[in-house]
Amino acid sequence: MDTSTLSGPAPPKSNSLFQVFLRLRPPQAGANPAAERFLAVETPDKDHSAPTHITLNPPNDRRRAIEKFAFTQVFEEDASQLDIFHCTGVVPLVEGVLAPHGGDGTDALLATLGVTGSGKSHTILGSKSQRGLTQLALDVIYRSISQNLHDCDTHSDLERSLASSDPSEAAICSATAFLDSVFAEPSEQQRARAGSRAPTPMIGESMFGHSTNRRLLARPSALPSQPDVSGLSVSCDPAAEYAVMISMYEVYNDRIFDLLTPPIKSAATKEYRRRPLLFKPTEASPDRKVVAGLRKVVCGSLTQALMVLEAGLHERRVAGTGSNSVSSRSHGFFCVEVKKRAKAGRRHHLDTAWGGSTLTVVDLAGSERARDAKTAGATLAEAGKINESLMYLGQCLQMQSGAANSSKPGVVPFRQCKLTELLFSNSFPSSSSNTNYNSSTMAHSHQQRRSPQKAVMIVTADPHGDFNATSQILRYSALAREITVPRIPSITQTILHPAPQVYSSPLASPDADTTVSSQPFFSPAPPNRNFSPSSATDRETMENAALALARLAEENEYLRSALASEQTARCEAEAHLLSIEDRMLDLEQAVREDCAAEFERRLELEMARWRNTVSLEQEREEEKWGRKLEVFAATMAAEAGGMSDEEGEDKENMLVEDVNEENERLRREVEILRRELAGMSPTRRMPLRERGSEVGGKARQNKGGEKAEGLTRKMQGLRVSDEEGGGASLRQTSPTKKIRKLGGKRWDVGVEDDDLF
Ligand SMILES: Nc1ncnc2c1ncn2[C@@H]1O[C@H](COP(=O)(O)OP(=O)(O)OP(=O)(O)O)[C@@H](O)[C@H]1O
Repeated sequence: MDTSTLSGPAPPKSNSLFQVFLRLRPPQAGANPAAERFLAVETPDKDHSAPTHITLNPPNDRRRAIEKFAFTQVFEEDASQLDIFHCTGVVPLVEGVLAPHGGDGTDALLATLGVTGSGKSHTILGSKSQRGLTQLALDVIYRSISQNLHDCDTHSDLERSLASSDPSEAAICSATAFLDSVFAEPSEQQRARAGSRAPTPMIGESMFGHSTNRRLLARPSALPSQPDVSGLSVSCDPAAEYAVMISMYEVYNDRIFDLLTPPIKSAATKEYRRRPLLFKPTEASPDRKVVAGLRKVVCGSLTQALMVLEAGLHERRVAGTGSNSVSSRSHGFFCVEVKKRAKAGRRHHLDTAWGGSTLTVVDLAGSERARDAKTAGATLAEAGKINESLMYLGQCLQMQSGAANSSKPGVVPFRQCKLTELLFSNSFPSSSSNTNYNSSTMAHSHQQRRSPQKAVMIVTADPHGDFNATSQILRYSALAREITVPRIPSITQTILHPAPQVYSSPLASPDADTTVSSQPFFSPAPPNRNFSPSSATDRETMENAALALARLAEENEYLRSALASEQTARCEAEAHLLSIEDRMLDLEQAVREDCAAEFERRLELEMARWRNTVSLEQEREEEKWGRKLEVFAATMAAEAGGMSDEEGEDKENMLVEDVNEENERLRREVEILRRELAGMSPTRRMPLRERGSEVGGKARQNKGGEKAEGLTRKMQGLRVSDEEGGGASLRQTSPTKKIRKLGGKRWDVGVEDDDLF
């Protein structure tokens, strides 16, 4: 770590992944006025330059180290939203996204980090009366591209063309349709209370109306308009046409949830839940991960974009904690995708794909100590997850500032959690398979390397707040740091050199990069002037003892800091365990729900199949008995001899027809069975075949044979006279001697049945 920079302004780090600014918040309303201020801003060397360094003085503990941190710039308590907007370089970020000189532009990331209640959301999202950096950036974007902006209301094909070039499998919709599904018109009363951010939702309350109980948000009639940036715009690409898509999501318990898609009702628990989304490469974006399946809203005006932001913020998880009455419980991501392509007259193809860049605004959840935040249960587990992800973020930031200050390239371990993946995965150059638009050449390259994103991190801190939590955040976010360790004055100095002396040595610290200068912190004890070492040997012994004491003091200091970091790690591990348990419960619940739903579905299917079979079987039986009765009645009638020859012949013909019909019916059944068999999977068909072949012709013949026999028996009372010619024999012989021959007729039921298997 470069401590040499600590005496002067922190130079811009060309190879830093983030520019890091520090903003100090004014004292909270109702805060203890006597609370000690532990953070001091160093006066800059030059008169007109901005402060870049701060010093942390541990309150009430004189043994703890004094730490000095360097940032790109430090903003004191009196800095306004507009000061932050201008000095943190949001305008250059917007300009990079709009790419006024052609090309796709550069992605930008604007994030806030800090202890809970330190002013992150205030800075980035504003308050009821003040706009935050997000609203100001949106204002500048719309003002700058207003002449070339496309809108769904005026360009009916816009949604389709944006969807066709979107690599993230997004559900794209127009702002009008989205806002109509979310907001109701304000009542007179609400109109009177105009001008506020959407009210903070209660936990579990959702703005998205559920199908049965639809509850729309009141459409805010006015939004804050201060600070005013109406005089500000940046240049845009005159050869391009633009479109703006807004999406919002949150990272909660290491999972990504869309804030613009309504939750879905679970079949088993009847609760409304959001489905987590994946951050993954897609077919259209194989070399770059994207959040897949988000809802993206095409906004044609600043007002629409601000309303979508309000709607998404209403869905974000917040809770009241001991540290902040409206504490963000998730990391919120607000993405402004500025799409661009060559103007219609300049395109080779009418339907050229859209390129462009994204401005991502991130409001991170605040780190907190369970003891101070007085959290419990789910909120405590959330805090564990928040702290864990912030710890990983801290590691990445330390690595990036370490790499920026050393010649060796450092590997930033950003794949440890969703948050760091989302923040850092665009920080490195990558080739993109997206179709890219280049207005100067009008060319569309399919393998262009995207330049790394430009990122700004604003760290917020309360100089009167929680010292431990603040120092931890500053330690890993600062661009450079210097530690001054308080030392017990060496006995040698006390004995031999009554005047205090500056002691300087490198500390055997776990952080090997940190050079630590050390100097006496306590006023030295009054020297014992009566003491004088009697000999050179005594003097040497005393010196050795003093050195040993100094070494022990150093060791003690090191052990103390090691113990503190171990304790922090243990707390984090415990919190992690809690959140893992929570996640496992979630998973178990989801698996149970899925199994129950699947079981019910199959049971229903089987029941329906069984009912069909039973009713078919009943019908068949009834029909069979009906026919038997008919045959029996006919035979009886014939035996009684009361029937004339013609009548007998008619009856016979009718019976033959009946039998033919029976045969037809059987044939149809066989056909249905054969089709069912064909629809079965080979594995299910196989056992049937085997069974068929094992039992062999026996079973088949039994079945088919029985049926054929039954039919033959039915026919026994009849004389089918194709060969005999007419009903003469019936007339000549008694009914019992009737010829039982069905020659010429094809009774192929058995054969058809064979085909079953
Ligand atoms: N610079 C500031 N000027 C005026 N008020 C501020 C400032 N910073 C913060 N506040 C106020 O302090 C309160 C807490 O701030 P905020 O909600 O922004 O904290 P946070 O860091 O986002 O907390 P959490 O991480 O818990 O969400 C809010 O009421 C906010 O308006």
